Amino acid sequence: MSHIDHTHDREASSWIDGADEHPDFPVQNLPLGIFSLGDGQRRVGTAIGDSILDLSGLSRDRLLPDSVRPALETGTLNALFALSSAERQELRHGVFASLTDRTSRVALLPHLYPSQHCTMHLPFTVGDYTDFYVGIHHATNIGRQFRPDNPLLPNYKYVPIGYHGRASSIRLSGTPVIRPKGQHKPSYSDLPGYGPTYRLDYELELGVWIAGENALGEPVPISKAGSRVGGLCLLNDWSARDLQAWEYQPLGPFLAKNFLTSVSPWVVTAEALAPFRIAQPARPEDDPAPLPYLFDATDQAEGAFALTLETWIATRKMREAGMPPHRLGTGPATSMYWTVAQMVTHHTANGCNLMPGDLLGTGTISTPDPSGLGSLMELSQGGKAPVTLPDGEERSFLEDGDELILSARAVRDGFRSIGFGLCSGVVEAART
Ligand SMILES: O=C(O)/C=C/C(=O)CC(=O)CC(=O)O
Ligand SMILES: [Ca+2]
Ligand SMILES: [Mg+2]
Repeated sequence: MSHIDHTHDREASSWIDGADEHPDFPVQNLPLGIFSLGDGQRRVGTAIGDSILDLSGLSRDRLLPDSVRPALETGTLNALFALSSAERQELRHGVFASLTDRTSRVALLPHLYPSQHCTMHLPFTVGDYTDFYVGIHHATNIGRQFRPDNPLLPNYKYVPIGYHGRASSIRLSGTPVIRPKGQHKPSYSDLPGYGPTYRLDYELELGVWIAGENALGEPVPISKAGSRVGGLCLLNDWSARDLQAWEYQPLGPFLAKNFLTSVSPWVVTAEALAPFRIAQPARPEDDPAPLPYLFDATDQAEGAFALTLETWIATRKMREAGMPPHRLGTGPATSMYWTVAQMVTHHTANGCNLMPGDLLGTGTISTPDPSGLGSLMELSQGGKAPVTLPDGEERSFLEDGDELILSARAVRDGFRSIGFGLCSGVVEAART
């Protein structure tokens, strides 16, 4: 499944100033995204250091493989991720060659733009979005708050639990988070009311961008599911906990979560992540083995990712006082009870067709201890233990003016680490 090649060589060096030292975007990464300049025309780009290389423009100049040219002309990544992984690998190799070979410099310079002059856009036209629940510590922590006697339901260790989310409200990092209104029923009241949520929360998740297509009626076997993972991003599944607690039974999340889902702009490709595949942590001895359709030895051997995730907050007061964001948590992404391949296979097990540019959320990823909890509801224990910030403010849930930032890095001995960029949003007051 994963192919490590010369594009992952940690000594590889780009002629772009500062790229070799860049924390997120050295030449070993080459994430894909959609950007525009003053003319508004959407182009496929890759981040390299503090610059963006216009792959659509390079392709028009016949400087990239012919096989990807039509896909680079469409203004989204859907067509590129409808191609095979081998074709995207060919594109990666072409871009890597140009950025490491100084003799390409003159030909490339007209297609290179400072990132701060570019506007990023949603990378795909997202047809469908599904949110899973594979972070087992989050599922246990939050389940305990919603169902004290029954935190982890008996299906959890057999079924990668998920629900269909909403594609129309997926937005790029930086989109303001308008405090949603809805129905909530406080514990002191017998009747629900309608108004702005008073328990606005974030959820730290990885987004999985789907590549390729399976025909309706044709499940994706677990041995082939890895090839349907085009790349990863950061995903914040903003959640209104009071709305959620009132509405979620019996059909699961609805308006508590579909008012906005934020994603980071860059798709860190499956090809770039190849060196960072690690074994899926072994299940505790008493847990059931996955049913055979969800089990594949290769997937178990390399189905997890060596990623470090971080969550940061900057309140309006902190920003006004010139204070840097405060880190709420950090931890590895290894608390996922199911692999992304198992998520894909389960999603298609009934013949459901996944399409290029469909988005899967992993579910909130929390560490077993308090160092890397993926939501404020866990950090503040549902409001019982507010978090104290460096300027003395306290938070049980998000307040208007709060900025919440997610970040991720892939780190492994012997390899150049690569980053995901950021996924952020500032909370705005509810609309009157
Ligand atoms: O009812 C519950 O146990 C909780 C469900 C969720 O919060 C759904 C969700 O978004 C799952 C996740 O992000 O892990
Ligand atoms: Ca979620
Ligand atoms: Mg959402």
